Amino acid sequence: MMIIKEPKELQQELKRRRFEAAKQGRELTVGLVPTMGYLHEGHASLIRKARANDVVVLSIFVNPIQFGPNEDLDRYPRDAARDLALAEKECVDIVFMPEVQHMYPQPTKTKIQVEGLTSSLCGASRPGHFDGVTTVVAKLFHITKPDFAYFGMKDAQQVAVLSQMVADLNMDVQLVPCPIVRESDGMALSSRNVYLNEEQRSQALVLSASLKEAYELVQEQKSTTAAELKKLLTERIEAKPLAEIDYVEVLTFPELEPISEQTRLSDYEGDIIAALAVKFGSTRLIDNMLFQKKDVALHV
Ligand SMILES: Nc1ncnc2c1ncn2[C@@H]1O[C@H](COP(=O)(O)OP(=O)(O)OP(=O)(O)O)[C@@H](O)[C@H]1O
Ligand SMILES: CC(C)(CO)[C@@H](O)C(=O)[O-]
Ligand code: BAL
Repeated sequence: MMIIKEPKELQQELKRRRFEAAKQGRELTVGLVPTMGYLHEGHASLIRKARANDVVVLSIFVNPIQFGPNEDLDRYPRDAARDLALAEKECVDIVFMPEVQHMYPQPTKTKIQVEGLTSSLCGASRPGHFDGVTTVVAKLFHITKPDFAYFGMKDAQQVAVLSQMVADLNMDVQLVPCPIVRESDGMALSSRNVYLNEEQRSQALVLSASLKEAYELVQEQKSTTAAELKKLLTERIEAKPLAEIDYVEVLTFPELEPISEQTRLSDYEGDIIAALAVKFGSTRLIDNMLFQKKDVALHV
């Protein structure tokens, strides 16, 4: 497994590998898994999907420009040694772990902004966040030129925003959305779970539990409306004294448009997402459930 810090070095290494393959009449496919490190089973699931490619590139970079001034950039969990061990175990070919000065030798004057999709949910609570995400992911795409790039549906809005960017800018990469990996008790894996104390962790289970209940309700009662779903989720979360709701939304996916409160989920022609962001102490967690047409949940 190679470890590379300099963007230029990664570009040259991939060029070299593609050239060697072409000499043998082969075309290399490259799979990219972008992460911020402190790896867990959710990241491992993306890496395993990416193994369908000839070369798996895992990027580990805590991207400063996607954090707001009062967010957790400084205390974001980091453990390079553990990350490298997991990457090795999962047969990653190249780990790209640049320092901030490698990715941003000077403050970037170029930013990519996806309109509309970034104005709700996490985009509303974290102004500028998605500009930071799209800009760094575009840089990673330019450095790596991946055929496929793997993203978790835990960050469903991120998937919607990046898909729009790829389509709008004719980027020659296929995004692969991957299902949410959960603990056995339902909790969505997240690097930030490490911030939670025992009581917060226990109460945070309400996120996945209420989404599961919402899913079951839609299965049982085809007449369930968006408003009823939102009410159920809000009530369950509000019952937890440590929970502070940032948002509880029921929107179309991937357009992220509001649907009328009285719309029955079973009547809507496209996919619908129930998305949550809730703070426990200073830790903000997100989770979601996608309802596909005919009330089939994709990402339980
Ligand atoms: N539980 C999970 N299941 C599937 N994919 C996941 C999961 N958690 C994170 N990912 C995906 O891994 C990629 C890298 O995410 P990131 O490094 O921010 O991890 P994270 O656990 O989401 O961290 P954070 O706690 O900062 O939200 C993203 O595409 C993200 O959606
Ligand atoms: C895609 C990403 C690696 C960009 O920094 C980040 O937003 C994340 O970890 O989801
Ligand atoms: N996975 C999302 C990255 C962030 O919260 O900044």
